[in-house]
Amino acid sequence: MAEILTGGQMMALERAAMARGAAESGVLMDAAGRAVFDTIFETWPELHAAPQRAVVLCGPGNNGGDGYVIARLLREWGWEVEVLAFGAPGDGAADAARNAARWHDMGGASRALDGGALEEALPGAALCIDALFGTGARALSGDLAAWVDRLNVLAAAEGALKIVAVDLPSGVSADSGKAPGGAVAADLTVSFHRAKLGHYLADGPAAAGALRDCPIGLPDDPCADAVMRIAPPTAADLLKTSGHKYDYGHALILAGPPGQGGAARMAARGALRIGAGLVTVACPQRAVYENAAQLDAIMLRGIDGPSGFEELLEDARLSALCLGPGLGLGAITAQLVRVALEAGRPTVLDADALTRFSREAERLFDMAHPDCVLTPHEGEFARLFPDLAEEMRDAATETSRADALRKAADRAGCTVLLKGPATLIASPGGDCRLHSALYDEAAPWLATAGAGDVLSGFITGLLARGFAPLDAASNAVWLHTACARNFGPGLIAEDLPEQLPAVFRTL
Ligand SMILES: NC(=O)C1=CN([C@@H]2O[C@H](COP(=O)(O)OP(=O)(O)OC[C@H]3O[C@@H](n4cnc5c(N)ncnc54)[C@H](OP(=O)(O)O)[C@@H]3O)[C@@H](O)[C@H]2O)[C@@H](O)CC1
Ligand SMILES: [K+]
Repeated sequence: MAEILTGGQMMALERAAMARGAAESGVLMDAAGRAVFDTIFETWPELHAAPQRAVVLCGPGNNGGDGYVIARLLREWGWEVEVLAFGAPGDGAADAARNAARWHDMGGASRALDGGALEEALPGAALCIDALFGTGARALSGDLAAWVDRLNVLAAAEGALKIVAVDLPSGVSADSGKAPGGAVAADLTVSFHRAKLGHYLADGPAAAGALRDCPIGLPDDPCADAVMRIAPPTAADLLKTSGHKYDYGHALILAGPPGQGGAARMAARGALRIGAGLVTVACPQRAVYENAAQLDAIMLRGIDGPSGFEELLEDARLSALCLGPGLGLGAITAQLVRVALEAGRPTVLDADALTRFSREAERLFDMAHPDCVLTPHEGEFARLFPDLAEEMRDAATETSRADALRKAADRAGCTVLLKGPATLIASPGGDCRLHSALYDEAAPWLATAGAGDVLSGFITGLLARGFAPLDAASNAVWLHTACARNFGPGLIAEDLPEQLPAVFRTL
């Protein structure tokens, strides 16, 4: 699993590597500039063959330093290049100052950035390099915000102009992805060494355009408290090797009243396809006929309310439970959740099982145990953790989705998965993982009714098989997107479990 870093973590890695002589800052800056130069031509080979005109916006820090390197490389490649500088490199940016001096010494054109300079320089340019701010960015304000706004308008009017952001689109926070003062709207962002959280959160993805991560020669030092990007599961992790169904656990999915069983049945189908040995749907007696007409490989039990559920749980082979999809918002849902959590078994709580506790979240957290996984979407998250949702949305705070989720997992005392184009999963104690369905991995057709129910089923199936909560949730979310991408546009939730065999064959 690769790390996704905050600006501070990236800086700490660079400093540590430089301190022990494993990296040298000037060499890193040259490599960063070279990485952007190469990535531009890989992305648009037609620009490689025919040098044109480029405008390079350089800020006062090391991001601006990268900009001066890129300006030099483009000019050496035959491009006509003009630098628009927002201030001169400051005291803490010696390498940037060296590269700025080198640019001036070679006779490179440069003037101060302002609205007029943009109006004059941009029309007819093929490239605009945004090297204003990277990991050291603060929110844009005042004139600068207005100029960036103007840049985006001019670029939209210049159909052929490509904007390339160096490390981050300027204005986007590396840590939270928030851009309360606006941000450069790039076509391509080239980040260095590791992607930053800001590339995946809040305003970051829309501003970044496409994203490429490039090595710049830093050693692969681990970063202990980083958010980890979820890696594809391996066949060894997931594929069955023993021939007995009881070796793969028994998942129990609770269903709600008649007419509302579809969500639970889809979750059950997901649990079965992902490899639980047995799956049972338990529903109120009056919903048995409806469910019986729809289920074959999945077993069915009618239960009489919470006491019937308690009796059913006397079967210790039921190795994971799922409550929420289509369960209903009545008082009985709260009682069923209590019974499930008292049983102490790995349990997924989703949808109605979460919404039911909107006004008494603390009661839910008191009952939850470390083998639970809560799978809220943004609205459900906001109902359970209103203060954290507010903090994470508030553009005036630097609290990121990852920060908020880590706090939520600590508060709930269990794993919490927050769904979205970048799904985050956190467990108590700080472990946090991210799965991106953005950029090249986008699957917008996954935004379809019932997709979340199938995800709950996937997690429950893996919990039933004995995966730890964080791993069950991570593998499930990866497979869920892989299924959606494998199917493509036109996907409906029922299609998701049916894609698993094809996805398993690719592992
Ligand atoms: N370290 C290395 O070896 C390597 C680093 N590399 C590159 O360096 C980048 C990080 O460099 P960095 O730390 O110098 O921060 P950077 O993003 O340039 O910005 C800081 C400057 O901008 C200013 N400023 C910020 N926001 C502002 C605003 N809204 N409005 C006005 N001013 C604002 C800020 O001002 P201040 O906040 O101090 O007042 C300060 O002057 C990184 O993203 C990568 O591209 C690579 O070359 C690889 C090697
Ligand atoms: K930038």
